[in-house]
Amino acid sequence: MMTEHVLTATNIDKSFALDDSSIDVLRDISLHVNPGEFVAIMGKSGSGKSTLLSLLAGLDQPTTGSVVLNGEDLTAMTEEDLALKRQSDIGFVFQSFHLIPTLTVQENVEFPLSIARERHPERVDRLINAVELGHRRNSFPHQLSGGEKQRTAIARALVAQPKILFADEPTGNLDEKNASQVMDLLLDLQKVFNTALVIVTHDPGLAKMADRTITIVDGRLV
Ligand SMILES: Nc1ncnc2c1ncn2[C@@H]1O[C@H](COP(=O)(O)OP(=O)(O)OP(=O)(O)O)[C@@H](O)[C@H]1O
Repeated sequence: MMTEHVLTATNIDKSFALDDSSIDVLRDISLHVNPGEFVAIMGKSGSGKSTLLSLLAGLDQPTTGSVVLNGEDLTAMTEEDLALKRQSDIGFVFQSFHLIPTLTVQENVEFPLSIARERHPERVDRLINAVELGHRRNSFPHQLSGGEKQRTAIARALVAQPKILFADEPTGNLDEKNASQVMDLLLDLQKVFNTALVIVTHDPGLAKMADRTITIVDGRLV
């Protein structure tokens, strides 16, 4: 039986315009991610990891090439459709958390559902408890530690039950203890929900836990 990939990127190039020249950041990248698979993206600073992750997650568009997620070509979608898709089918966790400061933990977790005009109170509860923030559900982001913020962001990223979760250095702003708690949690939830996980990391220890590691050198896969 042929397995359907959750994500397929084909011949991606990305350049950015700089004044009167342009800079080629990614060249001819093709890759796929299987359902439930954990893929780590590694490479030196400036090699293009974050740029690649943004393209795979539909946060930005490649200059050429295609990104197909759950059978839909993100590069052929309007910005409006893409925005909806990001709320419903794609989870994203950033190094710097990106929580909404005026919303509580619970409201942040509910946010992707509210955009889709859905309510799943039991799922929200289950996720808030899974990230061990039941006692902090009414706190605002500025009242939380870094680890608590990132745990909130993980619950939010999973609340719409996406088939794939992207994380850009999710433990980069955390101390060792919080980093390992956040990673353990992410891996537990990945298994529970059978979510594919694509993580950009500098941490070889974290990459070791991955099913597969992809390395970028100067914008190319090696
Ligand atoms: N919007 C942009 N405009 C111009 N250049 C950009 C833009 N975004 C990224 N770049 C350039 O693309 C290259 C790759 O950046 P990217 O952030 O993807 O690297 P990275 O591998 O994630 O690095 P780090 O590990 O330091 O976060 C860098 O040279 C960066 O300056």
